[in-house]
Amino acid sequence: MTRSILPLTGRSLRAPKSSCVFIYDDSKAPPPPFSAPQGLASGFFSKPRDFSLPNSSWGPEMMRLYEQYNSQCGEETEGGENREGPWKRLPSYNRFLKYATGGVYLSRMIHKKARLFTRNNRDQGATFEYVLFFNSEEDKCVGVFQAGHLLEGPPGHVHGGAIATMIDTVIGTHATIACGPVLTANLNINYRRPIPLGNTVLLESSVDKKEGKKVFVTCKMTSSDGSKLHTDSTALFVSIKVSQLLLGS
Ligand SMILES: CCCCCCCCCC(=O)SCCNC(=O)CCNC(=O)[C@H](O)C(C)(C)COP(=O)(O)OP(=O)(O)OC[C@H]1O[C@@H](n2cnc3c(N)ncnc32)[C@H](O)[C@@H]1OP(=O)(O)O
Repeated sequence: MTRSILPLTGRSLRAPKSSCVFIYDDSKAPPPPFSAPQGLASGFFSKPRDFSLPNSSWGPEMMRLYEQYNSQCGEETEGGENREGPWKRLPSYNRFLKYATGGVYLSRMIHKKARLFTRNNRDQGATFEYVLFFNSEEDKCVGVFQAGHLLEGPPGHVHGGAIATMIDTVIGTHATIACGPVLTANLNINYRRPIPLGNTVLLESSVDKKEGKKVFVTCKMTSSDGSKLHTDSTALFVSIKVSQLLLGS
């Protein structure tokens, strides 16, 4: 089983191509090596919820695409052996800090009420329901996104900002896998066709090139059967040191 955990220090953030920074696979891993300061209750380090798993709000198209990719993910069999698969489901928590070594602890120390807004949804299905998969052999990332009724922009359809959010999420994750911690420097979106509320769409990203601190990524968003193009987009991400973010510089 592979597990890569982000240490919150400067340069050691990049992982070999075969592993993913910021990402670990709960399904196969022993508990992370969070070290509780003495005197704190062990419940303080409860495992964060993985929001990328199905819930009762997921409709048939969302479930179909989830199953399509999840069935191609490597996993540990009941016999304890590793089954190979080209795809990996990327767990998703409501704070990036929770990916870090000791991150559950840190997330309670630093802006403890802060939450990733795409995962700050108490009403399942009302806003962003999504799951990301990564294929390291093909260097492809896909997102399956079901748009809830609270994402309305034009009547009955998804707001362009919510669409941009999901694009940024998929390509930002892909850029992070490719280069370690990054921030979006530039995002260009061509909105080709509106997305009806409640629909499930598919996002597919590819890394075009890396140039020093820069990584260029493209993304297409289509209907769940791939027949309609909703958006095509390009983005530039620039590598940063996480310590810069935490120190506010
Ligand atoms: C598990 C993780 C999942 C993550 C998913 C979610 C992803 C969400 C991502 C986000 O939403 S990030 C939040 C929105 N973005 C920001 O707030 C970024 C704000 N901007 C910055 O912090 C800085 O401007 C930035 C880090 C992007 C760049 O500053 P630097 O000082 O590091 O860059 P520098 O000036 O050294 O430039 C490096 C190269 O990038 C180029 N560059 C920088 N900004 C650019 C820009 N905006 N457009 C075009 N090129 C740009 C710059 O010209 C230069 O090119 P060269 O190396 O060829 O000289």
